[in-house]
Amino acid sequence: MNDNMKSGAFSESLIHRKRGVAGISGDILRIAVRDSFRKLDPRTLVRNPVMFVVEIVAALATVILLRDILAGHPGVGFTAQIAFWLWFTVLFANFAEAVAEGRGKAQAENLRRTRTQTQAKRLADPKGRQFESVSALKLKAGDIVLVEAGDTVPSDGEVIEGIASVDESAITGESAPVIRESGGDRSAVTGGTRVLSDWIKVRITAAPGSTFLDRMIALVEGAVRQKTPNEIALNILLAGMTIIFVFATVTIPSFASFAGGSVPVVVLVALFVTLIPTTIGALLSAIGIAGMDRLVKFNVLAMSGRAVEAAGDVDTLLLDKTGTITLGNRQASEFLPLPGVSERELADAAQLASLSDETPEGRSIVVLAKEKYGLRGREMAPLHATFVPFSAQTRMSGVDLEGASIRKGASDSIIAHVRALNPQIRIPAELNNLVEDVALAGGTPLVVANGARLLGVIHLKDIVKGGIRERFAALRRMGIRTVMITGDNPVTAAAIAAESGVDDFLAQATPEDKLALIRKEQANGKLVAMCGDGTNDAPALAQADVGVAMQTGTQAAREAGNMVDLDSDPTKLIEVVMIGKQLLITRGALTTFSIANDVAKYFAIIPAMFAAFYPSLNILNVMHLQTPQSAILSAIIFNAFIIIALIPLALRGVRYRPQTAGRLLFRNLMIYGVGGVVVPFIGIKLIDIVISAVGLA
Ligand SMILES: Nc1ncnc2c1ncn2[C@@H]1O[C@H](COP(=O)(O)OP(=O)(O)OP(=O)(O)O)[C@@H](O)[C@H]1O
Ligand SMILES: [K+]
Ligand SMILES: [Mg+2]
Repeated sequence: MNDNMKSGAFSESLIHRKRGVAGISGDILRIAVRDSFRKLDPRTLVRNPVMFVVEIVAALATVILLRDILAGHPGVGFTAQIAFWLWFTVLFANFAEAVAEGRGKAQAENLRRTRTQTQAKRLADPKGRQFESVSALKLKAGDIVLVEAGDTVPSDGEVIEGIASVDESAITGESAPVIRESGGDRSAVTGGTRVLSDWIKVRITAAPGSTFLDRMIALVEGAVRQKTPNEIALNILLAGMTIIFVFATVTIPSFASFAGGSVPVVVLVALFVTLIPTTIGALLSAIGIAGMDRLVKFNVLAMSGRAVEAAGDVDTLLLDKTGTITLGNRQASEFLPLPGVSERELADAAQLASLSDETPEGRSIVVLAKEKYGLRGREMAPLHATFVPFSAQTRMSGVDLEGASIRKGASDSIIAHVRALNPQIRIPAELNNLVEDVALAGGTPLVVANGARLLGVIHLKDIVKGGIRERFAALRRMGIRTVMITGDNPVTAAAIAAESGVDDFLAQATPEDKLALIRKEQANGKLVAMCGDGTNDAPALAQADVGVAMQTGTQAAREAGNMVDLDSDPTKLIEVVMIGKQLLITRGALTTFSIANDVAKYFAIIPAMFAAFYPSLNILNVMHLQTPQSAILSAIIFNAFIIIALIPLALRGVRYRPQTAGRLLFRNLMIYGVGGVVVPFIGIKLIDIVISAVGLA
C-alpha cells in the first residue's frame, strides 16, 4: 500500500510520531498486560458473549478444582491445568483487545500534552479590541475572542474577522502554516493550534470539553468506540454457535453413561471451550480497533467504525471542486468588460459589490480593483448601502445603494436575475464568449450587473491540487467512480474535470442537488463517499455513507462528516477504502480460520474422551496423541495460544490487493479455511509431544 502513497501529503503526525518500529512499545505491552486482568471484570466482559462464557466455565473449573483439593481427590493436577488454561484463554483475549487499544491510548497521551492551559482574550465588544483574559476552559459557544500572533487558539470556532497564518501541527502534524480567514470555506480554527502572524477574531463554536481536540483524544483512546452493526451481527452468530455447543456438550454424559462410563465435568468444559469460536471471539474487537488505528496513522479520524466498514465497499466518490479538487484559494485575476463598458467602470462596480463580501473571492476582487486601478475601498455607511451576502442557493452576492443595485455571481444566476428585472433583455453574445473563455481555462467566471445592465465578467483563478490525476486513476482501478459536484458552471466544471481526471461531473449544483445526487446513488444500492469542505457540503457529508470532511474546511462540514482528513487530501479516500477492505477481509479470514479450527479439535478430543468405552471410535484417533488427558490439554492449550499467535495478524490486517471479489473469496477460503483445518492438527500434535515429554500429562 505504501507504494501508492503520494509523498509529502502523508506527513507523520504528532500522534503517531513516537512509535517504535513495530508500532508497539514495551510500555504498551506492560499496560496491556495490566489491562488484561482488569478486563476480567464480568461487567465489561459481558459485551463479548463468547469470552464471557469462557470466563464462566473457567470459574466453574476453578470451583471444581477447589472442591477436589478439599476432598483430597486424585488427579487434581489435570483439573488445575484445565482451569489454568481456561483463565489464560480469557486473559489472552483481553490482551488482544488491550494491545489494540494501547496504541491509541499512547497517542491520546501525546495529544493531552498538547492541550495546554490557554488563556483567551475575550472581547466584550466584537467590534473593538478591548479584551479580558479568561481561561480557555471558561469559554462558551458564542463568545468572541481575539487571537494574535504567538497566541494559541483557545477553542474551536469560526473566524469572523481578519486573516492569519496558523500553525496546525499540534493537530495535523503538518508543519507548513495554513491560512485561516473569515467568510468562505477556510474559516474554521481548531483549539490548540497557534496563530503565527496577524490576528483574527473568532466566534467560539464548541462547548468546553467537546472541542475537536477532546473528541480526537476520546476517539484514539477508544472511549467512543461503538460496535458496528456488522460486528453486532457477527457477535450474535458467535453467541448462537456457543449455545448450540452448550447443548451438544451437555448431551455427551448421557452417551457416556449409555456405554457405562462417565466423563468428568472438567473434560466437558474443556471440550466445550475448544469447540466454541473463541479465536474470532477473542480477536473481533481488536480487529475493529486496529482498523480505526490504521486510519489515524494516515491522518484520517474516523468518528465511527461503521464508516470504516462502509469505506471498504464504496462504489462512488463525490467531490466538491473548490477546496477539494482545487487548492480552494480562488482569486480574482482580471476584469473583462462588455463592449461599451470601461474596465474601470466594471472594476469599480465589482469592488463596490464586494466591499462587505467576506469570502476570499470577495476580498480578492477588492484587492485587484485597488491594485490595478487604484480604487480605494469606500466607507459603506454614508452610501446607505445594504449588502446582499453570497449564498450557495442564489450563487450571487452584491449591494443595493441609492441609484445602483449591483450583483455579481454565477453567470446563469445573474442572467436569471437581470431577466427577472427586464424580461425583454437581450443577452449579448460577447458575454457568453467572455464567460466561456474564463471557463475553458478552468477559471470561475463571475458576471457583474448593475440593475438589469450587464457590465462584464470577473475571472477567478484556482489551481488543481498536485498529483490528483494519478490518484483518481488508482480509484478507477479499485472500481470506484469519481464524480465532481460543483456550484460552478458546466464549462469550468468540464475544464477542471478534464484536468483532474474525474470520471464524471455535475455542475451548477446547489447543496440540495448534492444531497439529491447522493440519495439517488444510494437508492440504486450504491455506497457513496463524499469529500467536501464547505458549509454547503454539510448536508451531503451527513447523508453519504462515508463523509470525509477536509480539516481545512468549515466547522459545519467537519461536524457533518463521519471522518476528518487532517491532510485535506480528497484522494486519501484510496487509503480509507483499502483500510476498510482490509478490515472486512481480516474479519472474514479470521472467522473462517476460527471455525475451521474446530474440525481438528474434534479429532483430538472426541476419540480421547470415548476411547475407553467406545473402542470403535479409535478410527477417529488419527492424531495418535499420547494419552486422553494429554489430548485434551493439548487442544485447550492450542486454543489459548492461537489467540496470541493471531494478534499480529488481527492488528496488521490481511493484505488487500485490488482483485475481483470472487478471487479474493477463493483465495481466503484456501488460506484461512484450509489453513484453519491443518494448523491445529500440527499444533496440537506438537503440544502433545512437548507436554508428554515434560511430564505434564
Ligand atoms: N463571493 C461570491 N459572490 C458571488 N458569487 C459567488 C461568490 N463565490 C462564489 N460565487 C459563485 O457561486 C458559485 C457556487 O459557489 P460555491 O462556493 O457555493 O460552490 P460549491 O457548490 O461549493 O462548489 P465548488 O466548491 O466545487 O466550487 C460559484 O461557482 C461562483 O459562480
Ligand atoms: K475454540
Ligand atoms: Mg465548495
